Amino acid sequence: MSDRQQPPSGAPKVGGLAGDDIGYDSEEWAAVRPRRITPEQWQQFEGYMREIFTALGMPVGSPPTVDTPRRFLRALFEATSGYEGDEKLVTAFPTECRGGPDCRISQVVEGPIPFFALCEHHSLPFFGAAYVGYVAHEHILGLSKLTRLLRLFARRFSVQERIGQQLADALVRILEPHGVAVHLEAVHLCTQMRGVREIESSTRTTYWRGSYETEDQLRMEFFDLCGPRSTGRGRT
Ligand SMILES: Nc1nc2c(ncn2[C@@H]2O[C@H](COP(=O)(O)OP(=O)(O)OP(=O)(O)O)[C@@H](O)[C@H]2O)c(=O)[nH]1
Ligand SMILES: [Zn+2]
Repeated sequence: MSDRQQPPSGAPKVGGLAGDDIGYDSEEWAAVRPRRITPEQWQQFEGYMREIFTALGMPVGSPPTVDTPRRFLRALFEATSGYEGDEKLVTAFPTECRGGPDCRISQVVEGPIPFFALCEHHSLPFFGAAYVGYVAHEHILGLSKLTRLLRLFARRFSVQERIGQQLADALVRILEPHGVAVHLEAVHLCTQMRGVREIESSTRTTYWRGSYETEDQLRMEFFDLCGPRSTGRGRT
C-alpha cells in the first residue's frame, strides 16, 4: 500500500484492514478509497478520547484502561471499514441469456446474511440479517459478493433504510437484472440500551426493484424462500 498513510503503532493497519475486513483482500480493493488519517491525527484523537473517557468517569490510566482510547478508535475504524472499497470491483458473470422475455431464470435468494452497522445518530451498533433476492437477466453474481456488498454499505455510520436502498441500487447497477429484492431485519442498541429502552421490537425494511415492484407472486415467493419472520437476534 505504497501511497497510503499508516497510522501509528496502536492503530489498525489501514492497508490490510479495509480489504480484508470487507472481504476484498487485494491491494487494489483496499487502495480504492483510503481514509486519510495522519499519524499526528491518530495521536490527537487518542488524546481526545482519553479526555472524554476520563470526564465520563473511566479511570483511564489504570492497567486495563490505559490503552482504551486507542482500542476504542481502532474498533471504530474497523467497524466503519465500509468507507473504503468500491462496488465497482464487484464483477458479474454472464448468463447464457440471449435476451427477450424467455430469458428469465427463477429468482436467486440468499440469506440470512448477518451484518453489523453503526447508527449515524448515536454511533451505537445496530445489527441483524439481510435477505437478498434477484431475478437475473444477462448477468449473475458470485454468491459471496452479496455478503461483500452488504458489508460495504453496513460498515459505515448509517441508517437501516439507507443500507437496504444502497444494496438494492448497487445490485441494479452491477447486474442490470429483471428485479432485486432486499429485506433487512435488525435491532438497534440506541433504542434498546438507552432512550426508549425498547427491547422487544425489531426493525424490518424491504426494497423492491424492477419486476418485484409489479409482480405480487415474485414478492410472495421471495418471502417464502427467505422466511424472514424473526428478528435478526441470534443470527449474528
Ligand atoms: N429511521 C431510522 N431511525 C433511526 C435509525 N437508527 C436510529 N434511529 C433514530 O434516530 C432518531 C434520532 O432522533 P433524535 O431525537 O435526534 O435523537 P434522541 O434525542 O437521542 O432520540 P431518542 O432515541 O428518542 O432519545 C431516534 O428516533 C432513533 O431511534 C435507523 O436506522 N433508521
Ligand atoms: Zn441511533
